[in-house]
Amino acid sequence: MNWTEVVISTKEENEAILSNYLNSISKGVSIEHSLDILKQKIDDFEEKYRLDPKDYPESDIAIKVYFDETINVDEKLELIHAFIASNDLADKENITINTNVIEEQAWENEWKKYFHAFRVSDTFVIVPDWEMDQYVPKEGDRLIRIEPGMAFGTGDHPTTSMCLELIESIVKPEHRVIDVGTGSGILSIGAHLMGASDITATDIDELSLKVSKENFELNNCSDKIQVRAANLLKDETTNYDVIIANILAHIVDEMIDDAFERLNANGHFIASGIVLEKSDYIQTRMKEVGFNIERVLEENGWVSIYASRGE
Ligand SMILES: C[S@@+](CC[C@H](N)C(=O)[O-])C[C@H]1O[C@@H](n2cnc3c(N)ncnc32)[C@H](O)[C@@H]1O
Repeated sequence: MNWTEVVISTKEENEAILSNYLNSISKGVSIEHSLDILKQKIDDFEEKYRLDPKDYPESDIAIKVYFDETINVDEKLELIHAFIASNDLADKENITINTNVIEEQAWENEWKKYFHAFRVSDTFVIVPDWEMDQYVPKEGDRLIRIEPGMAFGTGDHPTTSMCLELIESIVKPEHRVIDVGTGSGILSIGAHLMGASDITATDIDELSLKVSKENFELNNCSDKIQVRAANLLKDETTNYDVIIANILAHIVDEMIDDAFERLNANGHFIASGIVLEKSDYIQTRMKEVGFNIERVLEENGWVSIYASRGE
């Protein structure tokens, strides 16, 4: 099957608002960063990779959204143009939109060009499986091996990296953890590397369940992580010390009451995938059900909230 790739090139400041919208009208969005931005993110970038600048966006970011042959792409393009016209975006006049047709097989290898080992927090480093041999860890590094396929969760999205930063400071070996909307399984692997041995990873998407299981194998933690299909926390009957959910704000909103109910005393709730505009609303909802807001992280218009349950 062929896919149409729509590429929107723009400033990094527009990432959250545009990718949030594009997610709502498609099945998948990926974000590629310019070489300048990648250089800030990747340790010893120049020495490690001989990269071809032609492979990278000249603008800050290129947001790519994919439509299969059953979709009327012209209609989608009209929607995208209308959304851009009616929203307050940075450097709007220089936003460009291009389309390419991509064969499915070529696509699977194409995106690997853009995905390299990179540090997301003091100790977590994401290493794509095909670069494992080349990567030389620093003392104390916790390596997450990942082969995300088409599931969300390479770690380079701010909503994922902020969760990993919070996991690094919160999760302890004695914690019972649930990762709601596991995608590639990346956050569960982070919890495992912090020593947690009782972890549940759930998703409503079959592909994510399959990909996450493969990544748990790669990271030798399949025996520590139970994987199952579930819709948020709706059918949970047991309690956890840490609940992690990197989903969109309106979906996080749906699970706030259940999260409070399903946490042990002094439990921790990490909620991410929240656009800046919805952050105050979500924090208010959390406080209403009894949570204390401990930390709020923000990057490129995305917010992650760490709330605790108290006694
Ligand atoms: C933004 S991705 C996060 C993936 C990964 N946890 C990360 O942080 O990179 C959100 C995931 O939540 C899943 N999801 C969406 N709605 C859900 C629901 N109601 N219950 C469980 N999972 C859901 C999606 O299938 C997707 O894999």
